[in-house]
Amino acid sequence: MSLSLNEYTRYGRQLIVSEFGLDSQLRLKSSRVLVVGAGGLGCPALQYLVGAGIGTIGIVDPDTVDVSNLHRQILHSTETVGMLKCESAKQQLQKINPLVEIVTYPTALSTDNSFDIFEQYDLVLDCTDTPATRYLINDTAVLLGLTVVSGSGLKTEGQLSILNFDNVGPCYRCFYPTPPPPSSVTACSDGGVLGPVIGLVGVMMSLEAIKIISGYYHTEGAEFQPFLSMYNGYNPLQSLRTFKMRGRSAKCRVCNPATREITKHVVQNELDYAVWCGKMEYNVLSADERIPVERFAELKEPFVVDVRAKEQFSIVHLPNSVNIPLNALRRLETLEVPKSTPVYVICRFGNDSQLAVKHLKKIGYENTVDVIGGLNQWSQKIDPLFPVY
Ligand SMILES: Nc1ncnc2c1ncn2[C@@H]1O[C@H](COP(=O)(O)OP(=O)(O)OP(=O)(O)O)[C@@H](O)[C@H]1O
Ligand SMILES: [Zn+2]
Repeated sequence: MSLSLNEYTRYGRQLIVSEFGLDSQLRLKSSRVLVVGAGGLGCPALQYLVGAGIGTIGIVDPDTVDVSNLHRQILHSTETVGMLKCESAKQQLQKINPLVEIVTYPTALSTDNSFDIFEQYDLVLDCTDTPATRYLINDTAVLLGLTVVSGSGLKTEGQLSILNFDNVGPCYRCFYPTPPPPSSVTACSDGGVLGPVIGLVGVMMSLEAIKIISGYYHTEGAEFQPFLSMYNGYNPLQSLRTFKMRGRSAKCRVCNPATREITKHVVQNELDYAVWCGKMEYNVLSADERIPVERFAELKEPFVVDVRAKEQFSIVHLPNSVNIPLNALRRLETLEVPKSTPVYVICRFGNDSQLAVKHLKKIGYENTVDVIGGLNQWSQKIDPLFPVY
C-alpha cells in the first residue's frame, strides 16, 4: 500500500511528526475503526479519526439529532436536527475527508447485531452513555479479541481508558464485574455535561485510537500499561490525573478463558443487558403507594417534595414544591411537617421518587406516595408547556 500525491499533501503535517511518520499513516489507511455512538464523545473522535485518514470508519447510532445535542455534538448542526445522527455525521465527515470510507448503521447496538458488526473492524471506540451498552461492547469485543477505547463524561469531569488491549489487557468486567445500582447512575441528560469537557475526552479517545493503530504501544519504552485517566475541567488549574490500573482479574467472567461464563452464545441468547443494568423503569412501590399524574393534578395545595438535583429544580419546578435532592433526603430523620401530613414525592421520571417514598415511610411518614412518571408525565399529560429537566 502507498499514498497518493493527494494524500501526501493532505496528511503532510502529521507525516512529518517524527513520532508518527509514513509507516503510521499507511497503518491508519489500512485500518477499520468502529465508533459506537455519534454523540458528545463520538463527534469529536470521528472528526479527528476521519481527518487523520483512517481507511474505513463505521458509525453505529439509532438516534436522531436534537437541538439540545448541538452544544457538544459538533458534527451535527441546526440544519440536521431531526436527521439520523449517523447520516448527519457522515455528511459532515465526508466534507472533511472524502477519501475515508464511512459505513453507517442507523440501529442500536444489540445482542442481535454486535458480533456481525464488530467482526468487520480492527478497533472499537465506545462513545455511548449507558451501562448496558458498555457491557455489551466490552463482552463482544473481548470475545472477538478486539481492543476498546472507552470514554465517558458527566458535568465537568471526564474519564478515558483502554480495555482488552491486544486481547491481553484487562476488560471492563475485570474492574466492574456487575453493574452499579440504577439509582446511582446519572445519564448526561439527567446530570448535564459541559461541551468542551466531553469534547476533550472524545479527542483524547481519537488520539489513543491513532496510537494503537499505528503501533505506538509496540515501540521500545512505550509498552502498554492499563490506565484510567480522569479529567476535571472545573478547578482553577484544570487537572488530568492518570492512574495505573491492575491487569486482568483472575476471576473475570469474560476475558479469562479459565473462568469464562460469558460466551457468544450467552450474550446472544441469555443476557438482557438493559434489564440486567436496570435501565428499564423500575417499580419498587406497590400501586397504592403511587398516584397517577391526573389524580395528583386535582389535589388542592398538596405538600410536594421534589427530589431532583438543585440545578434542575432551580430551572423549573411545580408551584409549592420544596426541593430535597434524593441523596440529602436519605440522610434526613424528619421533615419540617408533622408525620401525619400527606406527602407527594416527584422527580423527573418516577424512579428516584420511589426510593424517596421508601425512606420517608421508614422515618414515619406513612401517608407518602410518589407521582407515577414524574414531571415527564406532568409535561406530557397536564401541562405541555412545562419543560422537563
Ligand atoms: N446501544 C447503542 N447503540 C448505538 N448507539 C448508542 C447506543 N446507546 C447509546 N447510543 C448513542 O450514544 C450517543 C451518546 O451521546 P451522548 O452521551 O452525547 O448523549 P445523547 O443520548 O445524544 O443526549 P442526551 O443524553 O442529552 O439525551 C447517543 O447518540 C446515543 O444514541
Ligand atoms: Zn475481564
